[in-house]
Amino acid sequence: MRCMTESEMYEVDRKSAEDYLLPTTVLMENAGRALADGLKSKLSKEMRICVVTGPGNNGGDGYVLARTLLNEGYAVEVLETVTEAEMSTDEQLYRQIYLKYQGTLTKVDDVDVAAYLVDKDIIVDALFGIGLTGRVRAPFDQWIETINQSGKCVISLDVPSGVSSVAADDLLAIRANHTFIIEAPKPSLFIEATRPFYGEVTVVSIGLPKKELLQSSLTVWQQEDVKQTLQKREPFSHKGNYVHLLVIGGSAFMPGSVKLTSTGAYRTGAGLVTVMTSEEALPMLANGLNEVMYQPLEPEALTDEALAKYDVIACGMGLSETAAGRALLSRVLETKKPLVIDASGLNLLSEDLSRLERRQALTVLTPHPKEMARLSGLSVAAIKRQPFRVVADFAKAHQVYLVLKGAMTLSASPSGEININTTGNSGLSKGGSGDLLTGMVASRVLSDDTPLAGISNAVFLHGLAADLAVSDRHSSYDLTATEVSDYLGRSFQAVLRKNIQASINIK
Ligand SMILES: NC(=O)C1=CN([C@@H]2O[C@H](COP(=O)(O)OP(=O)(O)OC[C@H]3O[C@@H](n4cnc5c(N)ncnc54)[C@H](OP(=O)(O)O)[C@@H]3O)[C@@H](O)[C@H]2O)[C@H](O)CC1
Ligand SMILES: [K+]
Repeated sequence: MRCMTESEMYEVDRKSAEDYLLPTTVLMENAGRALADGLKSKLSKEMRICVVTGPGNNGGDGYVLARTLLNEGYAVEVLETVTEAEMSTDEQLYRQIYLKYQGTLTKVDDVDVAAYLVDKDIIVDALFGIGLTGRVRAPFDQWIETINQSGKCVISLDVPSGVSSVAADDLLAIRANHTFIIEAPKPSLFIEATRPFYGEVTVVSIGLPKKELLQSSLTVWQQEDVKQTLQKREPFSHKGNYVHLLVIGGSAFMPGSVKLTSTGAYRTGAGLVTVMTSEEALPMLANGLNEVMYQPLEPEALTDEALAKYDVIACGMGLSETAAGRALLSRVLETKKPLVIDASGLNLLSEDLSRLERRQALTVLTPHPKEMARLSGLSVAAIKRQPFRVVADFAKAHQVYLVLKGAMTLSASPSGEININTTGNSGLSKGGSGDLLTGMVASRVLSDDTPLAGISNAVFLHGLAADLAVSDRHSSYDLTATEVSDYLGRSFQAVLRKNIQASINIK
């Protein structure tokens, strides 16, 4: 499923009107009806429904929805917040049609809005859609506050009014119980500050040309995408047909990190895993990791000749941030091997990013927001406010694949394409989760249809394993990364055998 920015959506609208000759009024009729159809699952004929309309086409959708429900015998009325002259042209038309169907209209200026809402069961928010810019201005702000304070069930059309393309610091928006989204979710659905305003979500189609929707560079990565892009394992294959991963990291006080990375790699399909780690860490690792081979941690051993047998390197987990660690990362960056960098490796890399420009092979960076802050020089707050832009800009500027980890992990390609992940839960907010993921990413990045697909598959399966663990015998409190790795088998089974996600799975 695609995710679309507001400007991309307007571009599809323009094309469907100009190139496909679809009148904008037809789209609004389709939108209002599709939204009404979606909403009906929440309604009964006994409920009193109030549609609050604003000045733009979102309000127009509201009039179509109100008329559709009225015509089917629902108790619906409209509360309008602007005069007819202040409405968009299409909205004016659908207001008139609503009146022809003998719909009831109330103007905000004629009532005490809080008192008017008291006997309503459902409030439909058709105040603003994707056309809102900046913070909601007066006098609309007071009605948003009144609706939020009403305690009623609030359903938003397309987006919760007030959630604009750029998340403002002092955001004022409708807190919806449920949002019916038109055609494709907008980035604000996946941003920490704006996600809570949406409530539950349902995506409805209004007949926009699919070909145009597919032009978006943002994709919500789902089960069908994993199924389609995951490399098949052939019956006559041998370990040499799958990646040989070299894991570099671990230290006396952090031996478990590379253990998790190696397990993640094997459990995600790698053919061979070799760990290069400090001698102090070795005894702790060898005990319990039967499938792994070992090498001492020495930069001089990283010659192109010695590395020829490896397909990909994962570096940085549990690596000590000392002169030795620094020298090691520098050497690894100079190699011509595909490389995944995580944890301490990212901190050491932040000291001099120009080394990325000199790389001659694929590079994947897997930062959490704090590591991203070090890499980009931006604050964590700035990254969280606009993660899509930050991720795309950085990936393009440094020509890397970038995985910004979080509740909605974003994976970006060097061309700025972004895949959004919706699996996973707060049980992953623990030490070790990232180490496990790095091994999984390294195992898939060269194996699936494209590097971005491989990375996104790893992120999806990692989150799904945590979801399955929590729905089985764990909770997000007790879950550990080792247990997540134990559920990777179930995660693959679920993806390969069942349809686990009919629509987007958003916490
Ligand atoms: N393809 C589709 O997705 C379709 C979606 N539809 C629906 O249309 C809306 C988008 O409609 P649009 O008219 O472009 O925008 P809005 O309804 O969100 O509102 C625009 C009005 O809001 C005013 N505005 C803007 N910012 C503010 C603010 N901060 N405070 C107060 N008022 C604001 C703006 O006035 P300006 O003077 O600023 O221009 C406009 O009056 C989409 O979300 C869907 O619901 C179509 O129905 C079908 C196709
Ligand atoms: K809305």
